[in-house]
Amino acid sequence: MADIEQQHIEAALKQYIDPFLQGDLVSNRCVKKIDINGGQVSVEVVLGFPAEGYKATLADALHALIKAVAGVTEVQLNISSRIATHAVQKGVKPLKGVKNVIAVASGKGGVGKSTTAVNLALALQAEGATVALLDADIYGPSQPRMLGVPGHKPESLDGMSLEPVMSYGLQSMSMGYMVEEDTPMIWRGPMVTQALEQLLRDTNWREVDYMIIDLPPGTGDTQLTLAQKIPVSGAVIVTTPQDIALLDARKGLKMFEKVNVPVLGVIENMSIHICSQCGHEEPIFGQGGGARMAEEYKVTLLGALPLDMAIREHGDAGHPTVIAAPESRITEIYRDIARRVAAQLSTQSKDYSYRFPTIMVENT
Ligand SMILES: Nc1ncnc2c1ncn2[C@@H]1O[C@H](COP(=O)(O)OP(=O)(O)OP(=O)(O)O)[C@@H](O)[C@H]1O
Repeated sequence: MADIEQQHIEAALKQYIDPFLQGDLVSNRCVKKIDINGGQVSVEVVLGFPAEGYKATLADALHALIKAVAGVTEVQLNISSRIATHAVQKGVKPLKGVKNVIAVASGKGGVGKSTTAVNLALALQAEGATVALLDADIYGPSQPRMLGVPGHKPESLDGMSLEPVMSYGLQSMSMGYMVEEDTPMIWRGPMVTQALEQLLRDTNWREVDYMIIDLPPGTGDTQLTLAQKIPVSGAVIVTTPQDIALLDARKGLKMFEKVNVPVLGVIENMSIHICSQCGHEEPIFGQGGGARMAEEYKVTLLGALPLDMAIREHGDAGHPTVIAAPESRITEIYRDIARRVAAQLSTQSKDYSYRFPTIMVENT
């Protein structure tokens, strides 16, 4: 029998189209090593995104494909994740202790941006990443309540910098920790961005793979300045299927285009209502809006969440769905979205700056 060659194994692996990368693992440089020893084949796969909830499915699929190659008697697979640091806007300094920042934005208020942001952060963590959440929704910081730590005050160990507030394993910071909940905050444009930048840079973030930023709703000057000044590697836009919300969401896409931040995709929230009594599905706010927008603007539809009372109840009670109902269908959707967000980011250009030593040129 002819010997098994590397290219036979590569061809077999290429047949598997990863649903999160939307491409095969060989072309996406996730296959790091192929060892062939007689009929024994061992393959090392390193994904650029966290995938605790997906590794077993992936292993089964790859195993079957390799096993089908003529001459293969034994397959050994080693699948792991390594999260790289990705490039941010030119001229913006990356954050200490944070590999990647992902901004979550919406064209208008009330579409469920904050709820989606916290569940996305917790879902990335469930997939195996170290995650932080910055609540930049300065007009209505809701993350302290959703994380179950309202009224909590961040500690300072040195009187200069702040320790992130820990909740469910997430590192978080919010203007909501600094002021009383019922204190009206009257912010003017430059004050907002300055205060937020300071909060962001003065916090001791610890080995964070992904920081999720819950931006204020809308696409005005404040949002534009934040998108310009905060070092962001990618953005996610939350929308409801209503046409008007979609029009606003398109403005969000344009805003990130303007500041050269790649849009990783769109999340459609409240996309369908499932009747808790009879299970009937009803598209209350219209159908397929997110998919239409994704197609028109050539961005990925990252996923769609139903309008479900449990999502609101869990958030209000201070334990978001990913924590309150980890085995539920909704958590599965959030984790699926989290993997897709991280996988889309992994295909963006990396930040190689840390690899190069500073070169000093001495004039003699
Ligand atoms: N998929 C969903 N199903 C049911 N309720 C939801 C869903 N998503 C969000 N909600 C609820 O909708 C309300 C608004 O959500 P949220 O505060 O996350 O929106 P937002 O876009 O961040 O709003 P704002 O613009 O005020 O910051 C909340 O009560 C939340 O619990």
